[in-house]
Amino acid sequence: MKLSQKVAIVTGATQGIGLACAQRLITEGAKVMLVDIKPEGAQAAEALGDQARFFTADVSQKADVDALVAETLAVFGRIDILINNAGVTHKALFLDVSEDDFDRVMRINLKSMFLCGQAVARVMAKQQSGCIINMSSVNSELAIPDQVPYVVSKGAINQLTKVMSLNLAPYKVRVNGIGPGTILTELAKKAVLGSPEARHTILSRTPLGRCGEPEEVAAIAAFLASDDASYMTGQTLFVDGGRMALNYTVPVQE
Ligand SMILES: NC(=O)C1=CN([C@@H]2O[C@H](COP(=O)(O)OP(=O)(O)OC[C@H]3O[C@@H](n4cnc5c(N)ncnc54)[C@H](O)[C@@H]3O)[C@@H](O)[C@H]2O)C=CC1
Ligand SMILES: O=Cc1ccc(S(=O)(=O)O)cc1
Repeated sequence: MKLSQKVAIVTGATQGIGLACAQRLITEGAKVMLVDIKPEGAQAAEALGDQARFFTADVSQKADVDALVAETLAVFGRIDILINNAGVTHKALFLDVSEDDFDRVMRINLKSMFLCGQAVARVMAKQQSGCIINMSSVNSELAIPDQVPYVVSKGAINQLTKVMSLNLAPYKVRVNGIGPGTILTELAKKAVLGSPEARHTILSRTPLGRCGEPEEVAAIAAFLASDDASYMTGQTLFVDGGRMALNYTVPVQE
């Protein structure tokens, strides 16, 4: 086990990629505080056993984030790993995006990572050790016309990862990102997999010919959180079936 005695916070952990990350970190020996705005994540945490706890929070709100950090320290005594995973998608063409929707997506997807990153980094700086992972997307680089604030938030996350890594390196805190392709979760079903045509379009842009599984993203998170990545910081790793390497379509095996 590569993460024994480590303590992790995973945001957006009630389902999808966040829950898979929490499960994998526990498999690797970590203790995990699962965090989500949806309280039903408490059942998911209970199913994970004594190594897991659940905290209900809106990680886009500073007061909730400060309470989360205080609770994690009270329960586990330290924080070694933060996975900034919580995020929402949004569908509207540029001229149809409301100011409220733009602000909401940026607050949840981007500001939450600033708030959680800053609060947790203050703890890690005192420990002189730690690792932060920001969940980005292929859409941090690839733009989609009807996912405007989502794409903007993900592009900004890549820059946040770099600037956090520069600031936190003196404290021996590493900061990296993960850019998933289309992963089979509720968000992707809402965002892109709503019809056979949409699925065909995605697969025509995916050389490995399939969508990814949340566990395949969690495996990269476990690597980045481990000492196997001890010399990596400021990077965003794309876990995307080849999407980012592609500049044409591929035949789709239906
Ligand atoms: N599924 C996919 O194809 C891809 C997902 N991603 C990113 O991966 C991350 C996770 O995505 P999925 O697991 O697919 O999504 P999901 O929708 O299945 O799960 C997201 C979780 O975040 C929680 N959440 C939302 N707002 C929150 C807030 N303010 N405070 C606390 N929790 C909050 C939700 O309640 C939910 O449990 C997101 O950042 C997403 O942008 C990136 C690329 C592709
Ligand atoms: O993160 C959500 C998400 C994932 C993939 C895609 S697409 O496959 O590039 O359409 C869109 C949104």
